[in-house]
Amino acid sequence: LTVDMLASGLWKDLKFKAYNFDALGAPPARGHLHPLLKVRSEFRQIFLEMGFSEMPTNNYVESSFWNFDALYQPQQHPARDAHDTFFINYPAKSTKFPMDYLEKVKTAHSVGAYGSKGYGYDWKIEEAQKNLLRTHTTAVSARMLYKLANQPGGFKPAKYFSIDKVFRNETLDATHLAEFHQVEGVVAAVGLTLGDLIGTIYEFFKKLGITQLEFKPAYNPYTEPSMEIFCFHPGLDKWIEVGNSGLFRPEMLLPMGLPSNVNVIAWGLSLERPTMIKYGFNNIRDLVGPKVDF
Ligand SMILES: COC[C@@H]1[C@H](c2ccc(C#Cc3ccccc3)cc2)[C@@H]2CN(C(=O)Nc3ccc(OC4CC4)cc3)C[C@@H](O)[C@@H](O)CN12
Repeated sequence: LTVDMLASGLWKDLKFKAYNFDALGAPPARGHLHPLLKVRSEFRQIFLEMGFSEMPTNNYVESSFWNFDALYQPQQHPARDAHDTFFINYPAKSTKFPMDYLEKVKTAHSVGAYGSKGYGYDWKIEEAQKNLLRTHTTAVSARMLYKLANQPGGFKPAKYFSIDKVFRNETLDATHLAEFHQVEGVVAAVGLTLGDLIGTIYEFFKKLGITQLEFKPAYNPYTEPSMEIFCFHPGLDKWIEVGNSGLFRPEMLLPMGLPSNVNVIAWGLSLERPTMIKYGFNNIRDLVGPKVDF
């Protein structure tokens, strides 16, 4: 039945089938939750079940001090140059830091402290003041650990997590963009060991249905020992890298004022990789960004 048939009166000579009042209407178009946000909720639920508290990550702009220096990452480290990091022009620098803590960080990096000989370079505050887009949420972990060490009543054990955007000035490809979401877990307590780190990672991935894990020695400037985490992914029927982990170094923890018998274990992964696998995306652009065909 068309407008022309109605207007011309043609409809009078046509036979129509009986109207089916029980026919289901076409499903109306509706909104959808974004796959990344669905996986973020799953990870958040897992951390909450494990007794972790979410860190405040609502600051994409960070100082080099908290993003690198507080993590004992030396000022000449390649990750700190503009090829890997997005530095901010305005406001170009941060100037407000806990000065007694800053002095301890300077000493740890330059002449060394707490039994470590340091890196032996001339640490410059101007380098630490440079603002950037955070390259990892470990910068937030550093802020939280400093607060934990200096809170009224002193240190108490804690379990923190973060799931938020980080930015790296990297070559883009089908699985890497200049920004991605980092997932990070941190546990601070007296006498934690590498076994506690491995056990916690097993618990975390078990809740994702992953039980076959392998750990490979690795290097991070801020953790010692460090381990890359691999899992046998039943869906992909192969071993894949699922993250990185380690115990934060004393050269990072002691300048904060944490008691020397406190250890901090931590691990990290991304949100995009598990989401791409779960929903079968091969190109990360199908997951984020405008739907355009280049
Ligand atoms: C520049 O890229 C870094 C990112 C991202 C990453 C790597 C390390 C950390 C970290 C850390 C850390 C270490 C010590 C202390 C604190 C934090 C965080 C994110 C993923 C980490 N990766 C990653 O997420 N892989 C991954 C994770 C989960 C998954 O599926 C779930 C099991 C069901 C499948 C894959 C490994 C690779 O994708 C890697 O190529 C890319 N990595």
